[in-house]
Amino acid sequence: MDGPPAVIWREEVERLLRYEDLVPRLEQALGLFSRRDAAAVLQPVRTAVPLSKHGGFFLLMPAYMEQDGVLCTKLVCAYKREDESSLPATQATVMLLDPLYGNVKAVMDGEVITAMRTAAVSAISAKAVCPAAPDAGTAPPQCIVVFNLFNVRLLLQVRVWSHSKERAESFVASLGGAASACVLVEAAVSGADAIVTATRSTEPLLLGRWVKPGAHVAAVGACRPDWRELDDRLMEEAVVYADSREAAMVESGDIILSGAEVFAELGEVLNGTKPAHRDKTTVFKSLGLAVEDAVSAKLVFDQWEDRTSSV
Ligand SMILES: NC(=O)C1=CN([C@@H]2O[C@H](COP(=O)(O)OP(=O)(O)OC[C@H]3O[C@@H](n4cnc5c(N)ncnc54)[C@H](O)[C@@H]3O)[C@@H](O)[C@H]2O)C=CC1
Ligand SMILES: O=C(O)C1=NCCCC1
Repeated sequence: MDGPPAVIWREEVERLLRYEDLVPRLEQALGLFSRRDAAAVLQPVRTAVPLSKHGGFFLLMPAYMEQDGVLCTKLVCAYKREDESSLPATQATVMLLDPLYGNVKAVMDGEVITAMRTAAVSAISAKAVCPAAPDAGTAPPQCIVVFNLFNVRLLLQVRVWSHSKERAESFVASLGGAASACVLVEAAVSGADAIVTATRSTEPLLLGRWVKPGAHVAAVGACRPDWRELDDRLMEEAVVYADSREAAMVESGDIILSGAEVFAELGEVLNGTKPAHRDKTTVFKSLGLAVEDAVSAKLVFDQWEDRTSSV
């Protein structure tokens, strides 16, 4: 219990966190969360503190998994960043605590954890409700981890759009020709079986008339009640899933402003208590859950302990 917390930073988190460990743990955690069993997962809707002067917001994301002995919180600062500054738009730090004594066991980089668990949950949503191995269009170049995950597991063809043409082209170049850059969103998504939006857009940029009937959309951005990525037509025509109903009704502009109903949580589909409408157009509204960070941080810490103790 005594002694300072371990500090596990970016490079080490990247080395220790693996998708083959992460994906099954996230599927299990999402299912436990949707059971609303307090002994399994306690996760209030996160607290958001506006940083109005800086065009951002501060998120406090606690989660407690009593049965697994995991107590975790993530601190996030996310910014609109109208300029294309070099500063990341999302800065996150994860703290893992010992629930018995309350001491901090580890402080770790949250950016890698956030990027990997967000992409993994998007891929889990596609696996859960997509009709088949999709031929997808990925929106902006911030989907590096999404590309790696989808491309390895699901996708045969990837198209990328960004509102910065240069960023789209540099991202595609970094993938060694395994994707193509599109100048227009419509070209990137036309005919796609799976689409990921992960932008800082605050207005709809994916229109329902462009989306092939039966496609799956994993909407990662627009996590504020007045931000949008998807238009009303898409929200009306799709079966809408979310990671958390409560969070969606507080944070998702796409759901709140369109009046769309959340048909089910992804965890309910994984539990088998709600159907996957694979034959219909589906939207998975991803907001990001603290329990996703908790299981990610536990995986990192356990790997770190194993390696440290064996030295
Ligand atoms: N659902 C979840 O679990 C998570 C969601 N997010 C959200 O996902 C979004 C992307 O996050 P990051 O990749 O960290 O941000 P980022 O800033 O690294 O990338 C966002 C992309 O959006 C583009 N962009 C900026 N303004 C735009 C506009 N008006 N229209 C279209 N594209 C625009 C930027 O050029 C950039 O390519 C943010 O809205 C963030 O809040 C971030 C982390 C987790
Ligand atoms: O889950 C997260 O982490 C985030 N969700 C949306 C805003 C940025 C961080």
